[in-house]
Order: sequence, then structure tokens, then C-alpha cells
Amino acid sequence: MKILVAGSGAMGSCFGHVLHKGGNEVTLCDKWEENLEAVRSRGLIITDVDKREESPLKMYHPSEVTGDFDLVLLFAKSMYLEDMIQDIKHLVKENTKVLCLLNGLGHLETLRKYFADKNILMGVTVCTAKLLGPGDFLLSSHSNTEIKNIDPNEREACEAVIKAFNDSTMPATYSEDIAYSIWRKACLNGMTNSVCALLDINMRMQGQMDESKEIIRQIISEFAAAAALEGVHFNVDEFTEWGFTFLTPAFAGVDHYPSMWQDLVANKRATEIDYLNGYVARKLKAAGQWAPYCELITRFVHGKEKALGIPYTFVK
Ligand SMILES: NC(=O)C1=CN([C@@H]2O[C@H](COP(=O)(O)OP(=O)(O)OC[C@H]3O[C@@H](n4cnc5c(N)ncnc54)[C@H](OP(=O)(O)O)[C@@H]3O)[C@@H](O)[C@H]2O)C=CC1
Ligand SMILES: CC(C)(CO)C(=O)C(=O)O
Repeated sequence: MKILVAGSGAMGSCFGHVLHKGGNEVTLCDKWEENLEAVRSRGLIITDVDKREESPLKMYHPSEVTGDFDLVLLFAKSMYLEDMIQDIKHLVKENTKVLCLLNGLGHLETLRKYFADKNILMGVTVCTAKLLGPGDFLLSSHSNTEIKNIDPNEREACEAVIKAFNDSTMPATYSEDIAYSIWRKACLNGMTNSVCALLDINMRMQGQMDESKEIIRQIISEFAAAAALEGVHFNVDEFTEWGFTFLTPAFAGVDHYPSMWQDLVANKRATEIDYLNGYVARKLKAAGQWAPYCELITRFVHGKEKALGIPYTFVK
């Protein structure tokens, strides 16, 4: 399969590398200058769990990419998704599928502004990856990715993408209800990413805090109220229990910090808060309801971004 990875930070580069090892023809593109420069001058380095590997993949600026692709894998941060789509949309032809695996909510609406449903695949992944430096990334796990076609007639094409992932040792499954899967993953990110970033703790430490279960339950209740407005229904207790399994050493090891901690605390970069807790707070507010936990968390995260002098866009 010919694959373009649009957004080749931690996740994009790691997925691209593993899909290349699985026999796919992969092109990476990104707009971060230091990243491009590091890959140009020294090559891409991927630590695939515990094996440090030099990847033969090249990385280009989106403006340099030409050709036909079967699949465009979107892996920009949520706030730069639209910008990335603007840069690569001309590369999406009649039969190209665009797969969005970003964390966060509201991305399908963004994709629909540019692409027909038949071109869109939506998904979520619990794989984790980390930026070690420009052009140097760690894939911490080959965990599951769920994918579904938006146009019901495109299941076969979606299954072909799932097969390409599985053939490349990236486990992937077909999601019968991708809206549910996306909300469940957003709940996980909404309960742990922002809390760990604000308290400067890792996921295992969050799991051990006495107060965690109640805080998490409240956050997930607000996500459930917002999801219901979109016709997605889930059980708050079930999601709280499921979320808690990620706060155990079995998933989080001894020191796993979620991506928002990596952005805000380690790398002092803007966060995806407006697409997680911020999305829920906005959604409920528009419906005349209130999400006190999500609202406060969003304001705290933006407050910290501001205090650190990080440029960000506050989605209203
Ligand atoms: N990391 C993880 O474990 C997981 C991440 N995800 C999701 O995947 C998506 C991509 O995340 P991830 O790959 O972690 O993000 P990264 O920050 O590693 O990469 C995303 C983009 O950010 C820009 N960028 C990265 N570092 C810098 C820097 N220091 N200075 C300037 N720009 C930089 C680059 O592109 P550009 O300059 O073009 O913006 C890069 O392509 C997100 O939606 C995330 O939530 C999902 C599951 C797990
Ligand atoms: C670690 C995990 C799976 C949960 O927060 C994640 O998606 C992230 O770090 O963004």
C-alpha cells in the first residue's frame, strides 16, 4: 500500500516506520523545521519498543510531496489538523483513503469540510509514542488501533487498511461503532492527560491518588452528557473502570506520562485541551448546561500555557 503520513512527529514517524517494515511504501511529511533538518542530515531514528533502529524513510515538507497514495495517515496535533489538511488535500484522489487517528473530538466535522465520506476512515489508537528529539522517536507499544469507514459502502477498503496494519505488526480491528470508540478514547485522555499535565504526575501516580476515582467519575459524567447530545451513550461507571485500567503499572509501567504532560511540561508546547475537556465544556455550554470540572481544567491548562509563554489558540 502507498501511504503518506501527514504529521510525522512521534506517532506519525513511528507508525510510518513500522508500516514500512511491513512492506508498505511510506512517505513522511511534516512542517517542523528541526525535525525535517534532523532527518535530512542524519536520518530518522526510531526506537521500536526496545530496539533502536535507523529508518531509511525520508521526510519532506508537505509542499514537496507529489504522487498518488492509497492512504493518507493524519497525525498532526488537533489544533494543526486543518492546516495540515489544507497542505495535503490535493494529494487525496478519487480512491485515496484518509485515516484520522488523532486524539480528541470534532475531527470528523473538520475532515468533512475537505473530503467526501467515501474517502474518510476514522479511528483511535492506544499505541503510545514519545518524542526523544527532532527525528528521534520512541514507539512504546504496539497496542490496538480501531478503524471504521464513514461511508458504509467502503468497508472492503477499510478492511484492506486494517490488514496492512496487522501485516506490519500494528494490531488493528474493525470498529462497529467508531463514534463510541472515539468518545471512549476521549474520556481516557480527558481524565488522565490534563490531570497529569496540571499536577505534573505520571499515570501510575494518578491511579494511586485517593481522590482520583471521584475526580475521574465527575469528568467522565460530563463527557457522557456531551456525548449524549451527539447521540452517543455510554455507562459512566463502566468507562471509569475501563479508564482506571490504564492507570495501573500493567499499562502505564512505572513512569508513563501522557502526551499532554509531554507537550505542556516536558516540551512547553500548546496542548490539545480544546479538543478534549474544552470540547465537552463548549458543547454543554451551548446546550445550556454546565461542565464544572472540564471548564475549570480547560482554564487551568490554558492558564499554564499562558504562564509559560506558549502561543496557543483558545477555541471558543
Ligand atoms: N504520543 C502518544 O502517545 C499518542 C498521541 N496520540 C495523538 O496523535 C496525534 C499526534 O501526536 P504526537 O505524534 O504525539 O505529536 P508530536 O508533537 O510528536 O507531533 C505532532 C506534530 O507536532 C509538531 N511538533 C512536534 N514537536 C515539535 C516541536 N518541538 N516544535 C514545533 N513543532 C513540533 C510537528 O509538526 P508541525 O510542525 O507540522 O505541527 C509534528 O508533526 C495527536 O492527536 C495525539 O493526541 C494518540 C495516541 C497516543
Ligand atoms: C497514553 C494515552 C493512551 C492515554 O492518555 C494517550 O492517548 C496519550 O498519552 O495521549
